[in-house]
Amino acid sequence: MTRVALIAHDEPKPDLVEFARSHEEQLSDYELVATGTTGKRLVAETDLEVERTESGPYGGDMMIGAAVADGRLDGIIFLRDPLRAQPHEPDISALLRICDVHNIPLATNLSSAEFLIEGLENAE
Ligand SMILES: O=C(CO)COP(=O)(O)O
Repeated sequence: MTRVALIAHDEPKPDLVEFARSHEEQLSDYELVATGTTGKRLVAETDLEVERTESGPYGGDMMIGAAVADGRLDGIIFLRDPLRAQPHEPDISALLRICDVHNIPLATNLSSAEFLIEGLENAE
């Protein structure tokens, strides 16, 4: 089963919810995991089933990173806020790095998220 992580910082959270809604049928075929607050919003605002980690600043990014290292994720959509510093920047960098180490597709904006989701569909 394809496993996808969905993460967004506060500012782009509405964009991620909107993205999830517009791809709801495809995403409902996948096992989804999200960081705490992102997952809460997705569960409240879509019909998707989403497993939740801790919130990002409380270790959620590291939990997603551990899943990457364990080979448990096929792709990550992570809408970062490029205009605001985050208190847990080291955790975010670690997540991006571990995706590169394990060659896991990672989309950090909506345009690349569209490519990623299309790629996952074609890979099935
Ligand atoms: O901070 C995050 C990613 O770095 C996201 O965490 P939340 O989904 O808990 O807001």
